[in-house]
Amino acid sequence: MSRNNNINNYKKNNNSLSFYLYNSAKSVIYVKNRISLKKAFSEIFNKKNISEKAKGAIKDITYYTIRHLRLVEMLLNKLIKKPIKISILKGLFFCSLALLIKTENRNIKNKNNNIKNYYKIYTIVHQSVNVAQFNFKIIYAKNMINAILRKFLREKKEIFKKIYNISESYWNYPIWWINHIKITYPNFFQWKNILDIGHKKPPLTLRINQRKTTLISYNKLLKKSGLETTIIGPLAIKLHTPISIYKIPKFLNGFSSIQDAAAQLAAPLLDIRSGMYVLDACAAPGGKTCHLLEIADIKLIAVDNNSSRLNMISENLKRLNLKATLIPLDISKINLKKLSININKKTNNRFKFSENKYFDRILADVPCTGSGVVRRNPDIPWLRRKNDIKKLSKYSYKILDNLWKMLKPGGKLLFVTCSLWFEESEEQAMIFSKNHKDSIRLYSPGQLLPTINKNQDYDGFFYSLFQKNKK
Ligand SMILES: C[S@@+](CC[C@H](N)C(=O)[O-])C[C@H]1O[C@@H](n2cnc3c(N)ncnc32)[C@H](O)[C@@H]1O
Repeated sequence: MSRNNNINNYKKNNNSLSFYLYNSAKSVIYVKNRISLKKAFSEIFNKKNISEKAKGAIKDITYYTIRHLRLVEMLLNKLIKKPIKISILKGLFFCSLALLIKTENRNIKNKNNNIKNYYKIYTIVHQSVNVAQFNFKIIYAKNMINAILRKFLREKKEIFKKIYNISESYWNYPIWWINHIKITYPNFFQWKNILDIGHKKPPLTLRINQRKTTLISYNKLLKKSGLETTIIGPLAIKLHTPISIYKIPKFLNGFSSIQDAAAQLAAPLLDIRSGMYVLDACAAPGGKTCHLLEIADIKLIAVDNNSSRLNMISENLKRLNLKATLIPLDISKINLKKLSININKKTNNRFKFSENKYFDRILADVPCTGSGVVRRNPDIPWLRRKNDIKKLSKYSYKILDNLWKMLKPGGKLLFVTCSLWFEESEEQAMIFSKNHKDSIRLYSPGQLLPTINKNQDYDGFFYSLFQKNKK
């Protein structure tokens, strides 16, 4: 067969390991260039006609590699003499080494296991070489790939010994991230647990829709459908094995939504009652918006500065048969004196934020570094820089400050982040209290650390609830 035919077959056969490796390598390089995996996958999967099976495999390899990124980087450095300049080749080495480690670990743990989703060692090496075979840019490196991966297999014990006690390769986070976790949570068990959980696969947690079902009856329905579940919150059910939403009973009929158990605390904390005006200020994709609407018949305005993300709220509202007014708006920049919003198209009922001090309740789920949700987004530590913490804190403070002006006297504002950093969360809450003499800080859970045990499984979140003094 000619080389051209080979290339065409390779491009068509998007279910080969070399195809998965090539696209995983590309995704990992996105992250190395500080572009999120979400963006990477959307660009890579949009361009080509890639099967669902291939998408799943590419995601699996990519996530596994990102969770071992510093380790594979250090391994590669020990294996090569000169630095590799071509990024796709570097990405390929990262992914191939990660897959080899995955298979080796699995073999050590359970020698006789029928290995599912794991590749044989020689397949990984062979398919890695194949990636170069069919890519002009790195075809020259065919033999080198073979040699280096085999060198790794021969010398892995000695190489591991050299790098395993280095904090970065042991924990697989950037060094500033590890140090900042240790400084923020000096208790050994706390910082170790946070770093450990960041590399665990997240659970699929459902929030049941209390307008349509109850926790007990929906849990029974799930079990009857053969799903293993655990109840982990007042409305939260964890599925032991994540499945597609299309396979979750009555999901498309709005009986449940996907939402982490700690994120499910937000809506109840706001203590809403029917008839209230509620502003969900940084609302997309609408997890908390929908939860609020499931609790009471409120008039809800959901705002986000990202219009395409606002569309995600519309989809969720539609599935759950709920209604809200959606408005694209940058809360950090609004001029309250000029701002008026049409809240009822039929009656043309408008209100001006500054005049009416309108809202009974405000949810401020502000943008943050996302350090509490790393297990769901393992790229986060590699995308962020340390000074992002300060920048984002300043930005979200501006949002909080503007929102406070829109709250009725006696009204409540809930400040939420999915961060573990003190600077973004408790420190902002303290500054806010100090600068707003008309605020009272009410009880709320404060900082929740990511937790996994038998009956609890949730991400890291921060909650702080404020009430405005009645004049
Ligand atoms: C943590 S996410 C919100 C998650 C959402 N509350 C939920 O539960 O599904 C933060 C959101 O704030 C939005 N955002 C960022 N800056 C904003 C701004 N200046 N004004 C309004 N929304 C903003 C982002 O687009 C993002 O959708």
